[in-house]
Amino acid sequence: MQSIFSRKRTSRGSGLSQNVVRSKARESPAMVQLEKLACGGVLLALGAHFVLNTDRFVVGAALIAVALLILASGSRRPLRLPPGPRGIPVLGYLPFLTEMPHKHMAELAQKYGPLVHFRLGATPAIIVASPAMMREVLGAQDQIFSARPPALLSSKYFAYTPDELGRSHGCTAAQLGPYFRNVRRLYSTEMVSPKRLNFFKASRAEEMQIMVSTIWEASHGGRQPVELRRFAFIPMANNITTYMICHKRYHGPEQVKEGQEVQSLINQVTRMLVNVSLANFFPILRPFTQFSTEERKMAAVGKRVDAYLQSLLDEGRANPLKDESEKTIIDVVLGFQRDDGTEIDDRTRKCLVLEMLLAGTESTATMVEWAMAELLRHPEVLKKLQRELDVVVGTSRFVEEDDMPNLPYLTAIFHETSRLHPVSPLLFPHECAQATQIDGYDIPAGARVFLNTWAMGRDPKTWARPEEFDPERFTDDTNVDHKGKSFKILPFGAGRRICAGMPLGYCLVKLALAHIVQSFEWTFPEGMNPKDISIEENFGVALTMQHPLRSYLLKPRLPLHLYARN
Ligand code: HEM
Repeated sequence: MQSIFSRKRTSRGSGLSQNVVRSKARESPAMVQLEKLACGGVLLALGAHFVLNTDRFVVGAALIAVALLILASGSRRPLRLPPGPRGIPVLGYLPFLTEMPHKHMAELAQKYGPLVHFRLGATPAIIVASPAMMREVLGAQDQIFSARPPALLSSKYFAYTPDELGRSHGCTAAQLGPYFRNVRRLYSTEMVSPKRLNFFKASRAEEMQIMVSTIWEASHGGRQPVELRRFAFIPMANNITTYMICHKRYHGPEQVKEGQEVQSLINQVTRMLVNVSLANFFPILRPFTQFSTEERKMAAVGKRVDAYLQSLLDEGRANPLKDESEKTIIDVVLGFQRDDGTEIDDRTRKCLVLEMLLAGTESTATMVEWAMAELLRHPEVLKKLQRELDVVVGTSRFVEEDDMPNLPYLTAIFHETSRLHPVSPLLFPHECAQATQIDGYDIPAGARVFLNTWAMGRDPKTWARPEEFDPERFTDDTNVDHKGKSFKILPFGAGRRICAGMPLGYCLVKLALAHIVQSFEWTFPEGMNPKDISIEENFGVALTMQHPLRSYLLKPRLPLHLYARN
């Protein structure tokens, strides 16, 4: 995945000339106006001189005509940009962005309003931070704001950035256009279609049961704390994803060695993807960074990732699966054709698989961890969910996917977790593809767009007691859903760029949460206050918990045979 801090343009698919985007982005209205006046004035004087004082009448007339044209265009009204901080010359506001940019940008929105303008180096940037503005940007003007900004330095190695012809690979970095439509169709009709998800339903149920057994075993019968994300949530999400991709489960007794290697690669890529390098803002530095240790490391990891992904494609080619219900994502990408009947290339296939691997694991595990942390901090909410599960499912079997429509309180908890702890607080980076207006303000072409869902979720103008975790606020509000139609919460974004894996992510988070809440009584050692659980954040590829959540004391709630590994 891309970080919010990215620089190099990834595709030419937006339909706008890059030069146009660039030059407009650098426009400083006052300077441009002055330059035009000066230039027009000089040409006019020169033209008048030729007409009045020489016999070169035609040259003079031509100069006067050009001067008038320049002056006419110079009389365009100056841009009316949204309010915002000024920053410093050259760097703009770049030096002031903290390690927690979502929080800092939320403060800017509190100060300047829900639409803020600032500069990142030479690039104009805007923050969007209210449901009304989000509706405008991701709803009414979605086509304009669905461009992706130039890719991050590290994506050269991990996201298979555009080739010499400017063709994109994968989904995240692609610009709108026929290629993007094809890839999104691949996702919706094949990779995470209802039919495909149905084929893998049994494997999801199995992994959920393994997750419960793992927690039970690792906690030595509920007596010892277990780091939940590392030992339970990541393995669950990762196994489900890799089983879909290639029928392999890397966590567990089967592919131990290969599993460790793959997990270590994923961890390294995830770490490197957030790398914020100056060269991402100032391309002029790029040739010098190519030889930096950091970039050499990325190149080495990128090579290993590529070799691993290529081996999956080669294995898939050697063992083609005929039965539709047995098909893996590797089979799907190997068989995929564009609308015009042409095949995609291996570079694209590898990028699509890598994106699914990264997105499927990290976001899902992170959201389950946040939800569980809030439930432990709010025992009354946890109890209420257990009561709902007991009534709907009972205590003799595990909760199943078919139970989900009957668990409205679980859905309310999903929404409330998305409001307070969005996994991608600024969504992924968007860019404004052409100059436009929002709420009477001019938004320049090429502006970097920060969609601050974190700020929106904590805005006292929208929410009563915004800092409080209270799922009740969603129990009666049937207008809000995870698909972002109301623009009040946007766990997966909205519009053309909405998360391509949403059906899978949504299903996994709710299923995992329901399993662990149903399976255990979660209690604390003497003297520990539930609110001692820290909800400090760590900003990275996903907004994770700074202090990993651990279980404390567990008691089984279901028949003991359900906790045994099969
Ligand atoms: C709970 C889990 C998940 C959450 C919270 C989540 C959230 C998001 C968000 C916020 C975006 C950015 C939308 C934007 O740019 O405006 C996104 C994009 C994306 N997600 Fe997810 N995601 C999850 C799971 C998944 C899974 C399981 C997959 C793959 C199967 C996936 C694949 C993608 C892809 C490919 C994109 C880029 C879409 C595009 O650029 O058109 N995500 N996701």
